[in-house]
Amino acid sequence: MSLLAREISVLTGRGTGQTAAAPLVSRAGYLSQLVHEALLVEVHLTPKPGLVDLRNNGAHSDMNVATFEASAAAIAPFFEQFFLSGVASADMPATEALPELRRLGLIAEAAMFRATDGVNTHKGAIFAFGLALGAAGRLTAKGAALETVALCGEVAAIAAGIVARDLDGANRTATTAGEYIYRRYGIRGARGEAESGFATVREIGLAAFRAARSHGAGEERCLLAALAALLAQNADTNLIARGGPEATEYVRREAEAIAGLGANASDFIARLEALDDALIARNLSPGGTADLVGLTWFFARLESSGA
Ligand SMILES: CC(C)(COP(=O)(O)OP(=O)(O)OC[C@H]1O[C@@H](n2cnc3c(N)ncnc32)[C@H](O[C@H]2O[C@H](COP(=O)(O)OP(=O)(O)OP(=O)(O)O)[C@@H](O)[C@H]2O)[C@@H]1O)[C@@H](O)C(=O)NCCC(=O)NCCS
Ligand SMILES: Nc1ncnc2[nH]cnc12
Repeated sequence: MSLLAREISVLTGRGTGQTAAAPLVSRAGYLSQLVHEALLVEVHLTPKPGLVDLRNNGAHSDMNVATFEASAAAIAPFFEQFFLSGVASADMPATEALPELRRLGLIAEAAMFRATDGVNTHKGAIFAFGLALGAAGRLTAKGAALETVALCGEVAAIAAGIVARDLDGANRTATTAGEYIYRRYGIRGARGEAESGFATVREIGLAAFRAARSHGAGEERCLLAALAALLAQNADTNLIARGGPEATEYVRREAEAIAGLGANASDFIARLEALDDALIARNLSPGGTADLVGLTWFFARLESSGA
């Protein structure tokens, strides 16, 4: 029996035979590979306005595609641990699963920073996908299928109250961009997205992806359609940290027009490239929205796999 299988059967107390743990082990491996692939699909998607891709490094002087590939490889092993932690927490109330996920998340962040020489490539992605895999572990242990609505509902249950707990302490000084932006503008960022059960991913990203697919677009165009729709709607704290709320308004206006063209439009790519050049000139980068594109791809692929 593999180490992971043994760990799962010990943690869950479910049978010791390979057959008892095998489904958990295979699902843990499948999902962690899917997250790794989602991180690579996202960074390779091109053109992404202001972001690192195969066209340029966006509004970043400290990272490129190779930085993201090294970061993804460094954090990929943690996603099995997030899943396993969810399995082990299946009999606890959902919010009690968060502390162990956060402990693993901080170790994964340290691995990311070691792999990138201190550059923040995937902090938000570790948080989002860590919650998603923890939720998947909990559902799997309960024998539930990993349907998008159920999985996002479990994420919302784990993250319930996180914004108030993390950000509402009036006397605390803000130590991160997200905390400062919440205090200043009430924008909830990655925490709010998680607490909503990835509502922006489901209602904007996946909706645009499926609409483009129904019009015959290939996967890359579907993802770019999702990107345009997300840029038009997402309250991205990276954008706000660099350019204030007016930066978000500018990006939303431009992205709305591009999304309205439709992914098969002859000038769709050219308009995204023009917005890329404009955001680079303004030193604006919607890093949070990039994570939501990765999550969109992850859920779309999971739906098609029938896991
Ligand atoms: C809850 C945490 C995310 C804490 O982070 P923070 O307090 O900073 O909160 P936010 O700023 O709200 O979010 C941080 C990152 O989350 C992404 N993000 C931003 N807005 C959204 C949104 N609306 N929806 C979803 N996700 C969002 C974003 O991450 C991505 O961008 C980063 C790379 O871009 P870049 O511009 O380079 O970012 P910086 O280097 O910071 O800026 P510059 O200096 O270059 O200008 C990268 O992180 C992407 O992933 C935000 O950056 C969570 O991290 C946390 O609590 N961590 C502790 C451990 C833990 O809980 N881990 C896992 C638990 S399962
Ligand atoms: N491709 C990308 N470029 C810049 N920031 C990001 N954060 C996540 N993905 C990113």
